[in-house]
Amino acid sequence: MSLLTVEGLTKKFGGLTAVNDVSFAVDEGRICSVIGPNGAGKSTLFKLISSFLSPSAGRVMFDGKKVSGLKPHIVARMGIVRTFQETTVFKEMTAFENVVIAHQLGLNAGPFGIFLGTRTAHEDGLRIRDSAAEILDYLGLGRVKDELAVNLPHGYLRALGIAIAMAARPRLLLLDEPFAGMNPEETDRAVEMVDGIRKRGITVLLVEHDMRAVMRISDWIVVLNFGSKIAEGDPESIRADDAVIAAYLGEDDEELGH
Ligand SMILES: Nc1ncnc2c1ncn2[C@@H]1O[C@H](COP(=O)(O)OP(=O)(O)OP(=O)(O)O)[C@@H](O)[C@H]1O
Repeated sequence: MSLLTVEGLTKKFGGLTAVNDVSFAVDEGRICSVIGPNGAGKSTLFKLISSFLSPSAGRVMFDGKKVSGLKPHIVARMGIVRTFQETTVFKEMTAFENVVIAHQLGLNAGPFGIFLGTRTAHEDGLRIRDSAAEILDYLGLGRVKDELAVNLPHGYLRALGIAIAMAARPRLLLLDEPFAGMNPEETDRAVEMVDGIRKRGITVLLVEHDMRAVMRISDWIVVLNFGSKIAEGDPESIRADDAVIAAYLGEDDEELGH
């Protein structure tokens, strides 16, 4: 069954149509990538799905419920979680402390409970520490969990951003260019990490420029150009799609992983 359905989604900024009548669906437990040349509307589509923007027309449905028009924090509680930019990582705290703090979003006892040291807060505290350690482990950050974030190399800092998002218990994780600026070794590790997230039953939607990584990791690819969907399909069919090849003409030959 589709977890996410995008129906006739349109976003206009003044005279410019950034996203134009886009429809697609993402099945539960799959990895779907949105690709397209610069300015194609990928970031705008992401903001519409996470409800940081409201559509001019169309709607986003998540698990059968309408998401468009709801506040972003409500949508996050429903299970659509975006990765946090590196700037929202607390650099002077350890990786572990960062994920523990992120967990407090989902606390039963709430901030006052923690303050008063109630039993629920104590139990939550233990549960959170276990869960934070587990997330760091399966994202390959177990080794560096006690390092200060400020000392982590770029690839690990990115992974920490994903660990922080995982602490919010997403059902759908939105990854904005997870492989950007990574060297091949970091990309390999990140691809494995995203695959590990999917293996835990979490659906992943990502926007990415690194075509080699996209082709390796995606079950399904949606291609945008000038705001419109020009193709969707599995990696093999997208690689061979004439409209997609034409859209990328003039861009770097490497782009489609040929
Ligand atoms: N807040 C805004 N106000 C006006 N125009 C905007 C706004 N946000 C995006 N746009 C325009 O909408 C179009 C789509 O932009 P968007 O950032 O969604 O594309 P993109 O595919 O993510 O691009 P890139 O790959 O370069 O990040 C662009 O022409 C952009 O200039």
